[in-house]
Amino acid sequence: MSKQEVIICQNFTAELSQKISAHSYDKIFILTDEHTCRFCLPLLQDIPCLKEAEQIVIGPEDIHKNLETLAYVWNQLSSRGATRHTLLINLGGGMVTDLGGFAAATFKRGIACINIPTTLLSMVDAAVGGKTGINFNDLKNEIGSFYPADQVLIDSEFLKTLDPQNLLSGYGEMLKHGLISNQAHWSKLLKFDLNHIDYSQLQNLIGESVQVKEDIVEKDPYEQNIRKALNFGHTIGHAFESFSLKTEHPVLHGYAVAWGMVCELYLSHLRCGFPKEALRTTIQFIKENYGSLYFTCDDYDTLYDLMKHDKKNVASGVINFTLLGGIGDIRINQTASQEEIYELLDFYRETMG
Ligand SMILES: O=C(O)C(=O)C[C@@H](O)[C@H](O)[C@H](O)COP(=O)(O)O
Repeated sequence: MSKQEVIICQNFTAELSQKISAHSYDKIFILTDEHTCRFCLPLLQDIPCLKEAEQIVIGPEDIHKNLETLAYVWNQLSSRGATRHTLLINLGGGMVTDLGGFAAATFKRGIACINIPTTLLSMVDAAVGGKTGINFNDLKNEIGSFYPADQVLIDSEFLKTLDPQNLLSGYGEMLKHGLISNQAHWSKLLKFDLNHIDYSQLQNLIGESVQVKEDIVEKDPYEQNIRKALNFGHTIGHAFESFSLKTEHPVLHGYAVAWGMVCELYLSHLRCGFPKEALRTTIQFIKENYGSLYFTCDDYDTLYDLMKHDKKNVASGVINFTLLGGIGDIRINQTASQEEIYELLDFYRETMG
């Protein structure tokens, strides 16, 4: 997989213009959702090479990250004259960069693409590292490919219009990067004031967070090995997220990951000696900032069935986890029995409820 260029922008307009002109393309399409079309696209209006760009607008949020929306994007590209030399710019959150990235990966077997993430989640995670895809049969990212965008341009200016819930959702993935990296970065994340955002401090933290991800992806782009560290919190987190998508209260991805990390850190404590004090501090931080997901023991079987679809699993029915022996001490390919997993869910309800 070719290395992806990630740019933490100082002068967004100039840097984007320069990156676009380095491509040779016949046409440019900009993919947005209804929100980013309204709030973010205007920030690209003065860029001369985008004056003639075609626009494709899709429905917002994870509920639209499906085959129907993907087919709509393919149709738009096809009927409006996109070729193999067309450049697709994905302007949006993780849903747009995941789905748009997969459209770019598959249209005429692959076209050039630039990601401009507009949410914290997509800046530190979804838009970086080349995982693209859609949800299918109520399962998260069930269909997809590894297809890195040629460039990812990150500008925290976009975050100024982001609602607090989406900001916290992205921060969930930053917490994950803190836990899998080192104590110094982790401590900074715990100290950052989420109620009074200092955007230049946040931009620095974003830069560090992206670097954690890039270093891991560079070592193992296709998730054969250490990249599974980036999936910490997701075995149970994705099950929580998919479970909530079927209720009247779907939760944002980063919230589900934060709650998944509570369970997986407890398993880390039991299995790998993750320190009790760090477990306590993390759970307290997550409980205070993210609240909790409500479920009962009648939901355990559903949650367990969802975990069986996790992409890290190698044998059917055996659930694979990434655990931690301490902050930055990554242990991949750990498994747990159904009984142990139910105990984690008991722990979650007792501690977070
Ligand atoms: O980039 C990765 O690798 C990750 O696992 C990052 C995750 O935070 C991200 O949510 C990813 O989309 C989940 O991937 P999946 O393979 O479990 O669907």
